[in-house]
Amino acid sequence: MVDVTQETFGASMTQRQPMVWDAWGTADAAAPLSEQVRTLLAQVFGISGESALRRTETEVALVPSALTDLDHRWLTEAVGAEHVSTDDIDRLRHAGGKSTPDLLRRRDDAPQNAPDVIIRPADHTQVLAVLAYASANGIAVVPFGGGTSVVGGVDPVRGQFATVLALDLSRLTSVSDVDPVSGTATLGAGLTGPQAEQLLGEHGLSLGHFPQSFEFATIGGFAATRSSGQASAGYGRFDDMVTRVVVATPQGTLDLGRAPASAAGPDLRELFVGSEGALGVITSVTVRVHQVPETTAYEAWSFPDFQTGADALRAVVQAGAAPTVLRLSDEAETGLNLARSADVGGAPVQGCLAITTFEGSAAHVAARSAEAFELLSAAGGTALGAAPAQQWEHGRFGAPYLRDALLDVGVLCETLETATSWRNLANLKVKVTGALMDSLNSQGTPGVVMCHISHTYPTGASLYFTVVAKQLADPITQWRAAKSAASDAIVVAGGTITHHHAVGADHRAWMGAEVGDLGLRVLAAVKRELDPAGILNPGKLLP
Ligand SMILES: Cc1cc2nc3c(=O)[nH]c(=O)nc-3n(C[C@H](O)[C@H](O)[C@H](O)COP(=O)(O)OP(=O)(O)OC[C@H]3O[C@@H](n4cnc5c(N)ncnc54)[C@H](O)[C@@H]3O)c2cc1C
Repeated sequence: MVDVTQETFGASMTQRQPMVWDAWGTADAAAPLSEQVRTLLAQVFGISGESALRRTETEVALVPSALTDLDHRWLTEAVGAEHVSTDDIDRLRHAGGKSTPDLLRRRDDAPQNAPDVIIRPADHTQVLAVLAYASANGIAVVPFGGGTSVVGGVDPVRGQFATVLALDLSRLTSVSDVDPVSGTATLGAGLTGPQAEQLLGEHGLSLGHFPQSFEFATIGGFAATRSSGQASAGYGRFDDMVTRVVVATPQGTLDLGRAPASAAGPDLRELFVGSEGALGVITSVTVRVHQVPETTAYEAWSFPDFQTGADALRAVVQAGAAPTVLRLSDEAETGLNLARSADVGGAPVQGCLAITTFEGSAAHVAARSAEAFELLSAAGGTALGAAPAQQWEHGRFGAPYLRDALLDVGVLCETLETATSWRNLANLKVKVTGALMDSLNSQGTPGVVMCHISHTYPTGASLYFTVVAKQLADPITQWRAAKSAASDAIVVAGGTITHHHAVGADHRAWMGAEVGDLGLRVLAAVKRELDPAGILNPGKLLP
């Protein structure tokens, strides 16, 4: 077993890049729209195609910090003056997540809501101390990982409290107990996806968790939201990878998960996977890791229609042919080349595009890809070769930049997701698409609704929708109406209110439909026990 501490890696670890305050990612990676796409958008949505001017960080007014001198002094002593910040730019960068309403809200002229102070604790002990102080002194605490939430999970909601602090976990970057024999490693909650892969890579290991937000989201955030990455068909969701969590709460520490499996009652570890900062702060996560794959095989497929493609994916998953990536775009998404963001607006593509990749040893990859090839061919697929799948992989982190460019020219663009059984998949897709279309039509802004199967299981799959329409003068209200209609439709059609984006503030109203009144009361009772003052992430997860 190799035990590696944070200090060992301090110098070599990839530095975390702060994201632009009002958009996705970093400014140098922004992707303005081509002339061709602008023209297309102007034709379809009747917009001018001109980009709106955006404000710089220093031009934005913030609601003043409500932090008292007394609290400031205590926090400074607890974590060190350089790790307590009331700087306006820092506050602005912690003012919310990265959903489309978040980004639109930042364009508002009114003073922006922001946390009163940012605290960057060094370790679990400091997190515990801050939580105990906040609980005793009535300060709301918003655990902040990468800030990539798309459900309002890091909104600086103060609830009944005068002060709200953002607990930025970016200094929790330790790696320890790297154990290639058991295939596990313990990762600090603040490590981003690339940092974790880099540090594990130094041991020839990989986590294999690649959500689209991979570059900026963190290990703690993945666990707290039950994240699901693009290679989930091969490596599972993040919750499948968690073997142990260490959690700080206002009432003390929980260290959960001591064996690969256990019959010692209900699995309390599961309480914190998906707890969204409302029950405690995850300070480290022990995860299942695997050897860096020896080889990757790629194959893209075309299916005549979505149902044929969905049936084909189901055949592959249920046979256990185990691709690493397995996804299927519907006709609308395929037609717009959305699966390959670099080609958006290019020549339309017919049918439904599916992507498969296979990672592992050469022999294992060969066996699984051959089996999947037979199954997908037999189910009506036409093999397109490796290139489209490699292009998808190459551009897979690019789509969020496209959203920013669309918002700039007055086009609303947002996504939502759900999951259901294979039997109910087509019904759910029709109902959600219909609800979105009806809402946008009734607002006078007919939209384009695209969908793909993003994650597959033997018993069902997730559906990921992308919606594009002309923005109204109040695009947040416009989107909230469409999203609300879609959420109602999801519940009625038997889907889950969220497959991997989590509940946050945005899905709270549908949690009762998801777990029932008794389920809500059980969660509230657990929260009361761990967080009696109710300081942890008010207004999130629980109604
Ligand atoms: C462009 C884009 C693409 C995305 N793609 C995907 C995707 O492919 N798959 C997917 O699953 N999600 C995706 N997301 C959603 C988001 O990235 C995930 O929910 C991610 O897991 C959040 O991680 P984070 O570190 O950014 O957490 P944050 O956004 O900082 O926090 C999310 C929630 O977790 C809580 N939290 C954070 N850290 C901790 C901690 N250590 N302890 C306790 N609570 C904590 C916060 O309080 C908040 O409630 C995407 C988001 C965007 C903007």
